[in-house]
Parts: sequence; structure tokens; C-alpha cells
Amino acid sequence: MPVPATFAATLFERFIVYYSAHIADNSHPFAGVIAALAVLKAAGAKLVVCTNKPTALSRSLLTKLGMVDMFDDILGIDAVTAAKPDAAHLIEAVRAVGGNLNRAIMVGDAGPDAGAARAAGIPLILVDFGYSEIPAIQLAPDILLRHFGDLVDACLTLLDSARVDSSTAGISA
Ligand SMILES: O=C(O)COP(=O)(O)O
Repeated sequence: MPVPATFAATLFERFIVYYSAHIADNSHPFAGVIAALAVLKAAGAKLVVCTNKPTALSRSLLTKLGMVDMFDDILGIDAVTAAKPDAAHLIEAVRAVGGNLNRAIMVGDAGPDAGAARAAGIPLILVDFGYSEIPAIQLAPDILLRHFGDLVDACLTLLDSARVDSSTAGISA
């Protein structure tokens, strides 16, 4: 039996209150992610969070995990004109930090991440240890990551192949 919309809204509000109070109770950074992001940041990469969480909750989580300062910005579902899997979320996130869409890479774990990357024409790295109803491999990422220790190499591989693609396009033109 469907739940009436007003009741569903009440339940959702209660969930958000509870979730806000317990957002990092059982959360911790995946192994290797902080080191990998630090290398990318030191190399000049802009790091932006593109999440379907409300921005404030994402900021709260990342603050509690000691990671908030790693990111140039956080764009949650309330900060964009259309959420993942819409391309707009990713495009607006890249623009918000002054990034270059031709050099952007999406790193995610689930269908909305894959959909946004494909819609925006941005290369896609998916981890195979995230929270996804569909196994990440079935979402056909350009690179499937088994450990964040491989993230920097994966980014370099994608950036190199983007350079080869554009020079090839230049030759055929
Ligand atoms: O976990 C969520 O609330 C949303 O997931 P996302 O951050 O991958 O968009």
C-alpha cells in the first residue's frame, strides 16, 4: 500500500534529523583516499564534491571525517539546477571551482555518478567498494578502482588518453 505523500514527507524529515545527529557515527575515510586526494591537490587539481546529499550534510560529514579542507567546494542536491544523474550537477560543480570540463574526471560509486559523467561527457572512475544497487562494473566505468591507492594513476591514465584523443581529433580534422 503506498504511503501518503504527507506521511512520507514527515518520515523523511524525521530521518534527516536523525541522520544529521548521527552522520559520522559509523563512517570513516576509505583506506588510501586522504593520501590520494592530497597528492592530486598538491599537483594542482581542483577537488569538488558532487553529491545528492544536501550540501550541509555533506559538509558536516566531511568535517567530522577531517576531510572538508581537502575540497575546493561541495555542491549538494540543493546547490545545483538538476541533480545527478543530470549532467548539470557535474558541469556546475566543475565550473564552481574554476575547473576545466575537458580535464575533469568523475570519481564515484553508483548509477547517478555514472549517469552524470556520461551525460556530461566526462571520464568515469568508479570504485567497486561503494554503495551501489548495481555492481560498479556493470556501469561500465573507464576505470574500475579496487583501492584508492590506485586513484592517482587512474587519473593520470585518463588525462593521458584525453590528450591522445584530442591530438588524434586534431590530426583527422
Ligand atoms: O549518500 C548520499 O546521500 C548520496 O550519495 P552521493 O554522495 O554519492 O550522491
